[in-house]
Amino acid sequence: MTHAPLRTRIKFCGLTRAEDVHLACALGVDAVGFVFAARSRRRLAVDQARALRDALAPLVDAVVLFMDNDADEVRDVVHHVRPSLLQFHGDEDDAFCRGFGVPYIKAVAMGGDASADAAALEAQYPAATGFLLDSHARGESGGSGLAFDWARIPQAMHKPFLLAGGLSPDNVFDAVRATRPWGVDVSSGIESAPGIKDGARMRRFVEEVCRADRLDR
Ligand SMILES: O=C(O)c1ccccc1N[C@@H]1O[C@H](COP(=O)(O)O)[C@@H](O)[C@H]1O
Repeated sequence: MTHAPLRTRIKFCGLTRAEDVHLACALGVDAVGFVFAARSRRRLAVDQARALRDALAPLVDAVVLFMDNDADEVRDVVHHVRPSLLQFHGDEDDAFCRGFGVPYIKAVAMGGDASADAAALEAQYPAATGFLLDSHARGESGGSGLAFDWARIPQAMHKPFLLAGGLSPDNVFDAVRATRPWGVDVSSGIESAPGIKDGARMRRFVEEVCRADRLDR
């Protein structure tokens, strides 16, 4: 991107409880994520996700996360949960990702021996509104709480990117200062157990992102 944003967007992912959704909104996060990846310990049923989506405050986005789910399931989730953004973590191609009438971001595997090239990514996913750089290796699930080497972030990304993978209240200040992402996405680092968010960690995460952003004002 030409200009670094003045404010780093925050997405909390893998929420499973209404009280965590309420606190996320009160803390001012921009988006919350609901997981439909098959093997995830944070996976929701459609009606659970719909109830959590209905608990959102205005102007907070609902993002739903998939990993090689079939098209019928994605359609069903989109119809019932009405997300504002889709997040794909698997081998889905651009035609699949854009086929549901909802904007999408594509997760990019930055772990293992994966390497990412900005121009190639943007050519492969022309309809993506942005990319989410995550620490898992290709074909593996995310949400592991592990970070990747931020020096491997491709230079000259034109589309916004979200930094993910192993972020926590302890490292997100450094992550934002080092990488200047459009947004940050966190799951494990604000949890006490998979899908169970910890209020104090949620709050401290937001405070640390704001502290990093304030240095630019
Ligand atoms: O959360 C999951 O279980 C999950 C499953 C499959 C793909 C991605 C998943 N989570 C996403 O991974 C990143 C990083 O998570 P973490 O902060 O390292 O735990 C984030 O986008 C999660 O939503």
